[in-house]
Amino acid sequence: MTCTPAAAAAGDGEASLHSPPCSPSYDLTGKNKVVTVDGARVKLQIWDTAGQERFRSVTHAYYRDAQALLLLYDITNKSSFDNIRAWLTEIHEYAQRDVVIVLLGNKADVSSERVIRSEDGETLAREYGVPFMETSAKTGMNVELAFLAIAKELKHRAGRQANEPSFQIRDYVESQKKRPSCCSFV
Ligand SMILES: Nc1nc2c(ncn2[C@@H]2O[C@H](COP(=O)(O)OP(=O)(O)OP(=O)(O)O)[C@@H](O)[C@H]2O)c(=O)[nH]1
Repeated sequence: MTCTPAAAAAGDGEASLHSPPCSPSYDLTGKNKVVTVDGARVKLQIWDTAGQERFRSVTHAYYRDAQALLLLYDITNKSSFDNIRAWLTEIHEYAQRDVVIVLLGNKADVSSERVIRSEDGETLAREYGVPFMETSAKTGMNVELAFLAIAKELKHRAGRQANEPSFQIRDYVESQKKRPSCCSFV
């Protein structure tokens, strides 16, 4: 579950996306997932790169047609965070111009091993203009939100009228996301 680009492709008018989140308790990969957005059902088709990213063997074709990409790093693993810039550069070059990108700092539940501060994730996300949240595949923190935010963005794009204001995914995520508690004293 490290720095994983997840891809997406559209099909039959349904929003679909590939994603990485995979987890001990909230394993969402390789499955279809239906999210209800404003009463409408949005079907997300999810793919995981399944570790290929570690060998830099994720081909461009994998995410070239994606509608959304979830980029994960592990907050306990600095190299996974450092790899994100390279992925963002690559995505910028090879993915769809309007691909929805969400940055996730996973394993937020293991604060004792944290090496990447939340602020570092926030700063990187701001630099690239993408929404950011920390997640835990173990506790489920913000996992549903990541999918819901993407589903909302894709649905708004699909059904948007000319004068309608666009959905602001970053504002939405900022208003909804849970933050890990900063300190735990035993
Ligand atoms: N505590 C904690 N452990 C996690 C979390 N997410 C994944 N893990 C653990 O981290 C290890 C690696 O998780 P995987 O989901 O296999 O990681 P991965 O990098 O996606 O592995 P590949 O599918 O091979 O790419 C496993 O032992 C998981 O149980 C999390 O949010 N919190």
